[in-house]
Amino acid sequence: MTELLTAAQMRAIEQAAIDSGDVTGLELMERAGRGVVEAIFEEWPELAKPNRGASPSGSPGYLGPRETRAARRRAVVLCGPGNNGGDGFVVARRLLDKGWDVEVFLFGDPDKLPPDARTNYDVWCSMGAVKKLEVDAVTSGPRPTLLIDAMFGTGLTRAIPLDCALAFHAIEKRDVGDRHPWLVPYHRVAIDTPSGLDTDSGKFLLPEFSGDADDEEDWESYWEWWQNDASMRLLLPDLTISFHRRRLGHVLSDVSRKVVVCDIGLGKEDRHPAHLLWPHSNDVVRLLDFDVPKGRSKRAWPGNDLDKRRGAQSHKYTHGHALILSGQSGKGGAARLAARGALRIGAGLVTVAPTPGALQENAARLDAIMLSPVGDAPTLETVLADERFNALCLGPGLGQERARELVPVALAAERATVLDADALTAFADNPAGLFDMLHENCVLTPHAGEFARLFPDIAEKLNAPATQGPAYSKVDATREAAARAGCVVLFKGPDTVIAAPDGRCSINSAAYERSAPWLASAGTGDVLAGFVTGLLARGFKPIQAAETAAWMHVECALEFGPGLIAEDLSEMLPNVFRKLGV
Ligand SMILES: NC(=O)C1=CN([C@@H]2O[C@H](COP(=O)(O)OP(=O)(O)OC[C@H]3O[C@@H](n4cnc5c(N)ncnc54)[C@H](OP(=O)(O)O)[C@@H]3O)[C@@H](O)[C@H]2O)[C@@H](O)CC1
Ligand SMILES: [K+]
Repeated sequence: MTELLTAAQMRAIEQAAIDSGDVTGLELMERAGRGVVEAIFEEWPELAKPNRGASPSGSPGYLGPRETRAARRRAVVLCGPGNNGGDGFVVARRLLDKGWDVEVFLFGDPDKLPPDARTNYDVWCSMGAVKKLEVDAVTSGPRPTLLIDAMFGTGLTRAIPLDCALAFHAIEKRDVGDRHPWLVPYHRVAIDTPSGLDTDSGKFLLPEFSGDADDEEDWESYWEWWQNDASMRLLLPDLTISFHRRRLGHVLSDVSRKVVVCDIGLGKEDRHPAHLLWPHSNDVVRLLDFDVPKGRSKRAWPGNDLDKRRGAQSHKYTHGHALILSGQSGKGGAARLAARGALRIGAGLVTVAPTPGALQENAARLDAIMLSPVGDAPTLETVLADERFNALCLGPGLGQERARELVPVALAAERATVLDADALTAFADNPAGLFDMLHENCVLTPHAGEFARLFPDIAEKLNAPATQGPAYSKVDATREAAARAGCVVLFKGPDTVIAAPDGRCSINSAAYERSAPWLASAGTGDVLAGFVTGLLARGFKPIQAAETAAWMHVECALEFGPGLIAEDLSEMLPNVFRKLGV
């Protein structure tokens, strides 16, 4: 698992390291600045080459004036009033040492800089100038190769001042001489976090609304201004370089093309009780791989209940039997997608339960998946008397009326149960009624619309414009929803958040190197519900099933690539399993 930190956690870790006497704040700042420069050169190795013409003798004679100008490496560093600005001064110094031309702007009063930032400001002042950050001042000059955003980091508490935001774009428009702008290398780098971003929620902080709160038109024009205009003024970096661990905001948004984390020697084990986890392949392999590593007791291993199933003794019933409730004729595609996902991810048997009238349609489409018609609630009760059905899925293509009839029976049977789509929407009028029936082996898999129907007050808080940090985040929202529902909630999106009622929470981010925008297409959510159900059938705990399924879902999408349709997802599972070596 990869730990994700809030700004407060990061500050606490830093403070603990300083208090222990192992390191000073100034040393951490130096490591941070060095890490930023190293990360830049790793990302763009061509920038690490010496600056041509930087020698005291000037440009080599064989270069004409135009080539000389093109070859020079220039950086503009925008420093803010806190330690993020301090990192900026270190970066400026280190780039100058490497022969770069560096311009430094400061937003704020140097006399109010915190001590470490002030020290680095003073060091820089002995090497170069610091100009006051004003839009007019940053506008003139050649466009730099690097724009460094060292304005605000984890200390941002409110929307950045307009001048700071405008400065980014003023620099972007700087003179590129007689060359086409596209041909002039220009890289935007944010230190720790893009300025303006609340690192706990991944939201950009907005200026306070100063209009009439009761005037809807006033409010909407403010909102529109923000979305269409103000946000465009913020720096959307090519690279964000953070320290020690990723922050929540880095994975709850994808405002930066890439985020890298550099080690500043704060240790590996944080053991902070509120740390959030981001599953990656090692965790998934650990859960899916039934082989117990040497030296570990089989009993203590989380996959223990599963590992025996892989041996020669295993048979289909030891892999569980999933029941996917389906709807009327002509509406069965979603449940079939879920069923195929459940079977491919490893459930031993999968049965689809459509209405009697939809039996023919399903029989014509299904082979390895069995069929058992369920016309009404009593029939479902009879079917569930067979205790081998250990995981249920209700929602995809079920129909809301049928959902209202069958969900209570399914939940009363106390099997591991996934509720998705219609099974969630059916209770939009009475979410509390649904919550009363849910039990701890349930997983709800809403997308944003379904989430808002079940948890309208939570969704309202989440969607409200954020003006102060730390802002209410999707993590907060999912945790609150899980606590209210009393079961695991998997809140879908490119930043899928999964939370359990006890507060455990992870983010499965399909951003950056795991970006799969083609996953946002019809039916992919049904497949995800099937993956969760299949893993529940295999004996995974609800939180593990949800986390693993969400991760595998994105891996399948990446494995296929653009052009993917929902049907393709399950077909990618064998490849993904093979690559994981399970
Ligand atoms: N943690 C670590 O281990 C390490 C951390 N390091 C670095 O330190 C950074 C955190 O530093 P930081 O705490 O000084 O916060 P930072 O973001 O620089 O700004 C705070 C200042 O901004 C001000 N301010 C805030 N919002 C504002 C607004 N809208 N408009 C105007 N002003 C506003 C705020 O003023 P106030 O809110 O008090 O009025 C305060 O003066 C971190 O991101 C990383 O880069 C590294 O050196 C290595 C080790
Ligand atoms: K920054």
